Amino acid sequence: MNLLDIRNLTIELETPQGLITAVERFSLVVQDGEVRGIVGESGSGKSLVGRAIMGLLSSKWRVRADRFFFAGQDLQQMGVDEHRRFMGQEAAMIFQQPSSYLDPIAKIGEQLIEALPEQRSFSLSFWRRSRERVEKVSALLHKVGIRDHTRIMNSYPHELSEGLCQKIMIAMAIANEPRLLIADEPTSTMEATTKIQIYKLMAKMNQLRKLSVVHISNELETAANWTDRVTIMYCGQAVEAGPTEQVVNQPLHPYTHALATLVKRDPERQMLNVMPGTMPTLQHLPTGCRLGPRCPRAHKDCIEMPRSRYLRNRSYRCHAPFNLEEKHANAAASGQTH
Ligand SMILES: Nc1ncnc2c1ncn2[C@@H]1O[C@H](COP(=O)(O)OP(=O)(O)OP(=O)(O)O)[C@@H](O)[C@H]1O
Repeated sequence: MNLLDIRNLTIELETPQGLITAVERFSLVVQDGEVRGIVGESGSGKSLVGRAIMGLLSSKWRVRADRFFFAGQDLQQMGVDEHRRFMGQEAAMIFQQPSSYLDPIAKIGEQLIEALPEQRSFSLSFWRRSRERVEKVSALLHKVGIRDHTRIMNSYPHELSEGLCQKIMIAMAIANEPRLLIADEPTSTMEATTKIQIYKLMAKMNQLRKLSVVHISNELETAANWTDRVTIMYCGQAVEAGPTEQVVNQPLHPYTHALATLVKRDPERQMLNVMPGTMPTLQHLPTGCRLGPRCPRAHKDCIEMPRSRYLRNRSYRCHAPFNLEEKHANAAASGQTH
């Protein structure tokens, strides 16, 4: 079943100079129980997509789509508050620098109790309800691999490492038993071993609880290890999507190809210098393909914006893809969304 079904999502920002399109005709389908990656360099629009799904964008943003469904519900038919409330029950989002999302002057235990769903057992005494809540919080901490419950519950966020704070954010996120977790670069400030712990934890949640996960990352390496399918974003557009293993090993789009080459050459390296040049700003987009000025395969056709093309279980947006025989390139046609 399609848990998330987004077709041609466009996100625009109102500015004194007019509307700026930050995300353009972005499509994404996430199946129930799937782990999906969205990978792209800083500023490519990944977080905007995550926030638009959750209904967290402020009124200066305009969001429209041909289809914007979650669990069969049309998010575009909901008002802003309803969208936010609905997604708050069905999904959760975690961010980088978790400590900045925790209240610095409240103990972790209090914050976790706050995150528990509304208690309805009013027949129980106050003390019994309190005890039950502490037990639920202990169980949540246990689920995210934290054993020293009493110490952690009595700590303030600044007394804990970023890795522990992120585990606590995940505990808060799953308190409501969401169907989807959007993890927006959840480990970008962490050291390698902590990163692996957090990704293993999300993988466990996916396997044990069928929690669907959207991993937002600027490293293809992360997606390669932890996702089933991946969408690559460049400058507000999805440029390639498909099963992660195929995208990493047989990239079609030149941008993905550069990312994949970098990962194979030096897995530890970030994607800052993935190819010569920089991503254009939204105010100064090139004519035609947005990668054009940086692309080693650019040719005369690229002054026209390539449309999304679909081939079996993959999609790409390029006039000169890698790893594709001419007959397949000609056969690629529109009609599906990945
Ligand atoms: N509040 C804002 N006001 C103006 N422009 C914004 C705002 N938030 C995002 N943008 C612009 O929208 C584009 C996409 O931003 P977004 O944060 O989604 O990128 P990202 O891929 O998530 O980057 P990062 O990995 O750095 O978080 C960028 O060009 C960014 O400058």
